[in-house]
Amino acid sequence: MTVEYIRYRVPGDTGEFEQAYARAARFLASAPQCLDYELSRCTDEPAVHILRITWTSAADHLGGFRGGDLFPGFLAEIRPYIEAIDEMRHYEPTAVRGSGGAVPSLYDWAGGTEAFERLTGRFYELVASDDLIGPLFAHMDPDHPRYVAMWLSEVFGGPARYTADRGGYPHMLAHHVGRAITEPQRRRWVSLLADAADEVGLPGDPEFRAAFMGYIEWGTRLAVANSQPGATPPEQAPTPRWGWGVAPPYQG
Ligand code: HEM
Repeated sequence: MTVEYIRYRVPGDTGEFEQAYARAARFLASAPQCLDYELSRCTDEPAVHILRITWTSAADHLGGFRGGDLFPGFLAEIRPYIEAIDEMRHYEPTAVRGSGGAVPSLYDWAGGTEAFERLTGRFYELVASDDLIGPLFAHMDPDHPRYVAMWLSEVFGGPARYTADRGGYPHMLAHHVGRAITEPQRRRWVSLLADAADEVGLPGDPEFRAAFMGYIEWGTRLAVANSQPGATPPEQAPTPRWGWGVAPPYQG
């Protein structure tokens, strides 16, 4: 992945420039080499604009897009502004990135560790009396609900305690490998967790629940795949971090 920044100092009518880019953007939207793009106008100096385009790679940009069918149409729209370019370069993203405090984590939104412990406490009560998946957990550690709450807390943006104190992803994985979890068992697991979420009063707003259940759907499908005989899941991986996705928190 590479990020291209193009900085313009547009003489004259910047409205026309932005309209030209709105038309040119449809070529970026169709380009398989383009991950996303964004044109920003400088608030201090409105003639200055920065276009950011994330490409799958510099080679894909220079060879694939520039050498491909879409480039002539793109260039035709923005050709009048080539002279207005101050800088046009590729940048490599670094590890310094993240989201700021303006967006609460799913962990905070849910109510923190205490909320996840309430959830898993009730969940494993429901599991224990379930004929389909209860037997799988017949010999579980009494602290199992707390460990799964630690895992979920970390995944949803809370402290990384499962990784620090409990062995992280490899330890979680080892508990699933070889168990040959079936699809009906997975469905029951999901369904009982959703019941527990309602019973213990986890936030029920559409945005939270969509993100929460999105992870649960993803995680349980991986658990099934990784538990099959002969499966070869990665032995090392970071604990996943799950965010809000396309529906950010609704704050009124
Ligand atoms: C999002 C989905 C899932 C998550 C986040 C999850 C999480 C975990 C974690 C963190 C552990 C290890 C706890 C520890 O450190 O001791 C564990 C163990 C286990 N999981 Fe899952 N799991 C998921 C799905 C499933 C499913 C679908 C099943 C089966 C229907 C399942 C069955 C088990 C079993 C049987 C154990 C071992 C219990 C024992 O100690 O005896 N898991 N799970």
